[in-house]
Amino acid sequence: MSSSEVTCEAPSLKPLEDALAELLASVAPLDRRELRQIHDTQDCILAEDIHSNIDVPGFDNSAMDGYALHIGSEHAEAGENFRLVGQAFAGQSHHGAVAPGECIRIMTGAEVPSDCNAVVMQEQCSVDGDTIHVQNSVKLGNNIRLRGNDIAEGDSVLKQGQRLNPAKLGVLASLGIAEVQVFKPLTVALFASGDELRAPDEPLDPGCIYESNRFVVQGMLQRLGMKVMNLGIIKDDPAALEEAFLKAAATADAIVCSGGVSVGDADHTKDVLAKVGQVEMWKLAIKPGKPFAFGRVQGIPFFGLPGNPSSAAITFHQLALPCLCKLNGELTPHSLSLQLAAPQAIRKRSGRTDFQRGVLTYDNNGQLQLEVFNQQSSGMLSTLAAANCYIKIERERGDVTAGEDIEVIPFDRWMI
Ligand SMILES: Nc1nc2c(c(=O)[nH]1)N[C@H]1C(S)=C(S)[C@@H](COP(=O)(O)OP(=O)(O)OC[C@H]3O[C@@H](n4cnc5c(N)ncnc54)[C@H](O)[C@@H]3O)O[C@H]1N2
Ligand code: MOO
Repeated sequence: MSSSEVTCEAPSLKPLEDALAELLASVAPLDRRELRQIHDTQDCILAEDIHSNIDVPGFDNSAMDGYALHIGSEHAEAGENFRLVGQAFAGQSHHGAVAPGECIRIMTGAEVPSDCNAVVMQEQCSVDGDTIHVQNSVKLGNNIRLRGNDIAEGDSVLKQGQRLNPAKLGVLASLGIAEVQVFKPLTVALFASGDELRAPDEPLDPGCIYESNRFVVQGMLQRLGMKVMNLGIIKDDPAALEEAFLKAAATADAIVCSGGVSVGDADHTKDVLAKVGQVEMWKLAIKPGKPFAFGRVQGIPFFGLPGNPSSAAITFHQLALPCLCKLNGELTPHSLSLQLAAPQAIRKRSGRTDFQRGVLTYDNNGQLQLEVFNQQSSGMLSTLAAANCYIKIERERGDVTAGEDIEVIPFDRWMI
């Protein structure tokens, strides 16, 4: 094997955009659906398009507590009087005619009688027995919420692939839809490899560290609503890794492993992947996370995250997560991105797209203020935990001077 094949040097690194496009193209939604009661679908991915079978609101109704008027002309004049002939409450409509110059007492949400053409709020009226005196002029249509003005029958309301959130659940309920088709959540097998790794409740032997990558990745998977099959810590032993890979592939829809994807003598992940499956991608122009690997084990997508804690978290977030969402049937959401002036000089070597960590806040004058951490080591997790945004710096760019434009990407809710 030539030296260029065994190192992670820049010329052989795949640009991040190409890698992500290839990864997304190589996974197809699993398309496993289930019918669920909407109260049990928070954060589920909708597996059908939703059209409305009804108008919302279903009838013209009052936006105010007050009086529904039958104005006999273009508008009611300030000081005009109307004779009170009935009342309407939400759920209890008024039946009977309302002639020009007449009105009914009406509450917010009550049906506006077809004879009435405006509602005036009670604060703008004075009452004298059954005579209602309007203090200001009243326009036709005033304070009437028209049938179907929120959602009309036949409207396309929600799309397959959207993630259900509280407002979307409310919309479904407002349409009288009690159950919907959603995609069954993915099961993702997760493990960390490394002889030095210890669980947080284990004694720390000399030269060992507490394992953290599974907790970071599991946290994001849980927030995504996916099921995690946690296979624990696997030794740097090809046979143990092979067993874990095959066990994962037999049950899970995708496999995520951290560690052992670089070129060290104990880095077996990629060789084992090649033995029991295929390596389809390795070494990307991303910092941190260069030795990221992707492949398949018995057809199941395999994401090999670099072991360094920030590398594992960021490659999972930037590369594995979009693919898992696609497998899960979710439409790719757009992430927010801001162009800001660099607040300080930022060190950057050309050749990889950097995802530096920082904090975006407001200063005392309400202006956005960015802090880019000085420490950007991929071995550090504390700075990622303190951050709320990435500073994404393009592959070809070198050092950034203060004041130059940079891209700032606030963390989405999977990362923060
Ligand atoms: N000669 C070279 N060495 C390295 C290169 C290279 O190109 N040539 N690349 C470096 C880069 S960049 C990265 S990133 C790392 C990735 O290496 P591995 O994926 O093989 O990861 P490990 O060697 O297993 O571990 C790296 C580091 O992270 C710690 N670690 C591992 N797993 C966990 C975990 N689950 N929780 C917490 N910490 C973990 C591990 O102890 C090591 O310190 O390779 C560089 N080397
Ligand atoms: O690609 Mo590594 O994550 O820089 O240490």
